[in-house]
Amino acid sequence: MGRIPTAELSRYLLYGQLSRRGCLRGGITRISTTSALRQSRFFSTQIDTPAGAAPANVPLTPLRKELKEQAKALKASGKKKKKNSDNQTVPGWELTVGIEIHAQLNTARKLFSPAATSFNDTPNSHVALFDVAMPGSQPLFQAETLIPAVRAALALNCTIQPISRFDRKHYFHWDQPAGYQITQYYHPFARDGRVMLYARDGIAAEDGECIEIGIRQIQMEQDTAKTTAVPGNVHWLDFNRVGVPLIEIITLPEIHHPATAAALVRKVQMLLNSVDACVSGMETGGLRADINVSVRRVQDIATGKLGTRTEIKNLSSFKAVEDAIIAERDRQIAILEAGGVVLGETRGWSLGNTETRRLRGKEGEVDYRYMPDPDLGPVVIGEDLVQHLKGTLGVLPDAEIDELIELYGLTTKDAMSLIQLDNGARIQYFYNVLDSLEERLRAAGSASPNSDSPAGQRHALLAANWCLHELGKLTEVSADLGMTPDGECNVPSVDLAAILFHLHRREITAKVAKELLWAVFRGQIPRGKVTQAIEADDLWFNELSEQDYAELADKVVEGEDKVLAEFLRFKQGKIKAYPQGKLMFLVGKIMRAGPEGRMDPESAKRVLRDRIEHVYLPHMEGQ
Ligand SMILES: Nc1ncnc2c1ncn2[C@@H]1O[C@H](COP(=O)(O)OP(=O)(O)OP(=O)(O)O)[C@@H](O)[C@H]1O
Ligand SMILES: [Mg+2]
Ligand SMILES: [Mg+2]
Repeated sequence: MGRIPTAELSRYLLYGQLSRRGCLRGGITRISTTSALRQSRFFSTQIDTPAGAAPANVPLTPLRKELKEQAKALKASGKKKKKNSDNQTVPGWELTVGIEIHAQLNTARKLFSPAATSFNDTPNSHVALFDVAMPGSQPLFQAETLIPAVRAALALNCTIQPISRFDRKHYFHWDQPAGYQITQYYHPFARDGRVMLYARDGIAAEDGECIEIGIRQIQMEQDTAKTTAVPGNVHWLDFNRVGVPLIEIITLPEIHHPATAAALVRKVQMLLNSVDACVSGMETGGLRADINVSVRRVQDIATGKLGTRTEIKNLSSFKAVEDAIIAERDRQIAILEAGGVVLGETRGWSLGNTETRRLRGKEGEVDYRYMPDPDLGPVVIGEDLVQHLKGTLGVLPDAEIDELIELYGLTTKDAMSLIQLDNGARIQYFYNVLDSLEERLRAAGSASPNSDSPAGQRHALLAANWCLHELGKLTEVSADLGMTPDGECNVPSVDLAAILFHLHRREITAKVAKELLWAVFRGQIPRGKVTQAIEADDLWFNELSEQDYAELADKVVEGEDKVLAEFLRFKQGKIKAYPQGKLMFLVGKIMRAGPEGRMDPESAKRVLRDRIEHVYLPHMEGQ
């Protein structure tokens, strides 16, 4: 069961053509490491910060060290850090949060220029004249950007607006050459959506099993240039990012607990990934959240009036969302309890902090001097396009998680991990492995290779466990599996399927299967040659016969009368629970007594149970 390939969509464009397959940019975006060569390509700007002050974004102390030092200081002060899960409410107060999520769309080109959207290339190498606001240059709306945008909006249950319009929102910053951002605040392309959050998504216990959060609107807009601060009060600018299409997703102020806010951002990321609307998540800077926080006294809830909000911009991790909300809530409550007033402000937060800090007064709509962009006509989205995109949306994560749990027998935790890992590519990898494994099982005439039937669950569960846990062990030594959005990695799916095929049919042991996985990962076994490698090194499982297992079992139970007596007590109903621990103790003894590489603990257990029931216990009872 694969997803509907986004490539399908390239055939359905209003104008223009996609330069790459589907609306997918190949590969997952990785943050570039700055080489000397790359550095020379940056635009650089001298920033007026006080002498000796560290530039804003440069962590001079490594984060881990900073956190360690903070923990030490906290310990020395005798205060214990509150666990977030204990910190969801403050008696007498209600917290309200609304979130704005900015997500980079998965397109090959920018919003208003045909320049490529590539982030790991040489800085300032994908910049059209319009992107840097050269006089005389004009915006050229790239219709292809609508495809991931509309898919995202549909995944968030929004109503697509047939006509939307672009406005100019003015503010000055070095990362925005035109002095304004083109955005859709007043006439967005999508409105009135909602996201369902369940307990398994990590919402606060206070929100119960399930909560629905409304999405007010989604608008398309331009990203800004990327700023990298370096020592010496210098900031480098990379205009590759300027003009990259973003969607801004604005929720209603309906969130009342910090953990639920983090869960909302995580869920939105998962939904956007699942429809390929975005390929890079928070970890890689493709998704950023601004949180709006206010508090009011419980007795004021009836008035229907919310407290004054402050906004914390640019949070780039789920933990930061939760921590910053807690810190800001507590700051506002302290001000109000002391008789003060909360000022509408834009505030900042850095990882590892315990307090938000003021950046500036909150700009209002008047400050932005919104005006229609005279160079851009309205965007018209036809109902036929919406219907086509709806029909090709594929399975959404909640349905997919339910299916993984019900059909394949995964635990909720494993199903969620499989869906979320590698920005959604790990689950695609699992499907590729499963398809290939089922093809092999069918060709070999194995019974019930169809994972839709309950009997087929065993091989699907095996594949899922390996895609998650055994592959996970590889990443403990190598940070990168090289996973691509279409679900391929350094361990080709066909090769993992070949290993699992032999393991499932008990033709190799789990130990050999693990060794083979490592050999494929290290490139020691060429692609498609797993079976040959087993043959060449004679790694086939030459299992002991039933008779051999029985003889070994007879040998190890000698002198274990006390252990056997437990099984008798169970049989006679003197104890309730089957003595599983004792059974495994004896299995361990059998495994140690027999020849290495020729035994399977499952077979040993089966034969031993059988002997206990039919030979040893009747013998003891007869004595
Ligand atoms: N009193 C409040 N408490 C908490 N959240 C609020 C409150 N009032 C509004 N919000 C939330 O603040 C957000 C406002 O976002 P919106 O993009 O409309 O305006 P903005 O923050 O002024 O604009 P921008 O930051 O894009 O310049 C929404 O998510 C909304 O739900
Ligand atoms: Mg906004
Ligand atoms: Mg805002």
